[in-house]
Amino acid sequence: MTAVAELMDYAEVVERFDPVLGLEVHVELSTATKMFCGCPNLFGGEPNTHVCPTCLGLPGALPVVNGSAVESAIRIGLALNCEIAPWCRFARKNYFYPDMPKNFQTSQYDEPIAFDGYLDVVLDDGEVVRIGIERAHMEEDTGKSLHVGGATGRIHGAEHSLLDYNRAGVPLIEIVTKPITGIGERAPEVARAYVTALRDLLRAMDVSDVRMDQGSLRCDANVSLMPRGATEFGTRTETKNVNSLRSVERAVRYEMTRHAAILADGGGIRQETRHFQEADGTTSAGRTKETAEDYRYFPEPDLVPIAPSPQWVEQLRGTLPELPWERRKRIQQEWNLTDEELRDLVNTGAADLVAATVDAGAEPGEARSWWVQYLTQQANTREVELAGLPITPAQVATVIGLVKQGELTNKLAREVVQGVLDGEGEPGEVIERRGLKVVSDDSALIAAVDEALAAQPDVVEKIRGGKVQAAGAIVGAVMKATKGQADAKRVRELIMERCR
Ligand SMILES: Nc1ncnc2c1ncn2[C@@H]1O[C@H](COP(=O)(O)OP(=O)(O)OP(=O)(O)O)[C@@H](O)[C@H]1O
Ligand SMILES: [Mg+2]
Ligand SMILES: [Mg+2]
Repeated sequence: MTAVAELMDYAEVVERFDPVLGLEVHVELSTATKMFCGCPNLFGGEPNTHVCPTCLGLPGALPVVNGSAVESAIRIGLALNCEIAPWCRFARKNYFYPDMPKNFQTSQYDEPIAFDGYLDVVLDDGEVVRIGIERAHMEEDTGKSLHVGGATGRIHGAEHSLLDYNRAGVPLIEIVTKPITGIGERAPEVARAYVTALRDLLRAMDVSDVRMDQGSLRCDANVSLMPRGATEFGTRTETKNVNSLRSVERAVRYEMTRHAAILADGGGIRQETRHFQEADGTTSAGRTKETAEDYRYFPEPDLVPIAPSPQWVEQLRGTLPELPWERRKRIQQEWNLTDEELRDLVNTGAADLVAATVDAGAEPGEARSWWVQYLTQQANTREVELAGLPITPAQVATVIGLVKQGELTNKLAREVVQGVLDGEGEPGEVIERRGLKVVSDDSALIAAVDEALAAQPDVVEKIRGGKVQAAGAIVGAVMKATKGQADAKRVRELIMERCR
């Protein structure tokens, strides 16, 4: 037997096969307390300090549903255009793993709280793809295992494992798409665009921190291929916990090329979970995937069913904020943007940030140029997404306001922003610490102006002779001497006064 080529060239993959995608996104809700007990829902903390008999699964402890998590679930369902179940239950998903002390996860199975919706996703070139949502259901997070010691520090080489149950019982919503078909070669891009759109939606709703790097938003990507023209889906693999938007795109693409090589060689795909390796963009086999029967799902006997009244659902619909696509439509009109300008703003992730900056009081043109130019450059050098920069729209609006009031020059403003990005605190603190106030106090400026005039007598002659524009050289010298902190307008006035 000849060796199987590991991957197929992408162009050939999409010529011979049609991909089918299924995306499962887990979102940790930012409620005050956990899903079924009163423990605080906080990221981090000393291990095993946010725990109680209920989330540790001790015998006799009973769960109580967190009402605010149910509200978030319904609101998310509504934002995703789902039906809200008039009646639903929790179910036990039984499996053993040390990070889950109850030996089952309290989840929902055939009776999810929200089902049958959609999310419209805009691709880079402006094309809109409607992604069907199969269901959004409530469940609880597991604890965290840390495998330590041994040669590799990985699970098989580790000497022992540590368990932290602080995360056990944190409210999760799992949002599952219907099989996504008919997207051909754009499958990897569609996957990234969907997770991006979902993240932006959840962020606008303020129900989760949606930090992929901290695991508050996690994506499992299911991929299968079928030969062009076939009607029956192929066997899927499920790449787990892909933790950045770029990784979602890479993982889908990699799985497509891997499946294609196996299928083209007459082989079969094993239904299994896989793990994505950030370093080389490949996936490796995890466990053979349980079918639903293996989990022996059954209705949770310790929790009452949930039956949201239509009135309550409508009341919750009324609490939905302006959603990203509504906001986009509005800013396009208000700022008078062409489709292309809007798309550029959306593609860089800037649209929502600009809008939030405007909401915080900044002028739209200023807000746009800060995010699209300087901050985009900063994001590129720091290799993070724009939204991942450690600066908030409110802070950007503050800096813009200070420039407008003449307290900062544009150059100083950039330095303040730099300080905020470097973790030096609020704009005011950076100004204080770095001494960045604009100098408009005459006594401080006059000395610098006189010195510059004395150094360039030829320029002084020109100004006196009526060549007013020559003053630029003196302004430049004063700015240099004051490290950019002089109020340029006042400097110019002083120069004119002294050259009269
Ligand atoms: N053949 C297929 N190829 C690609 N995606 C598929 C295929 N069949 C189903 N899917 C999608 O895969 C996802 C399966 O997620 P679902 O939560 O329903 O099941 P699961 O992965 O078996 O369960 P678990 O929540 O335990 O991981 C869905 O988005 C579904 O649309
Ligand atoms: Mg699932
Ligand atoms: Mg799954």
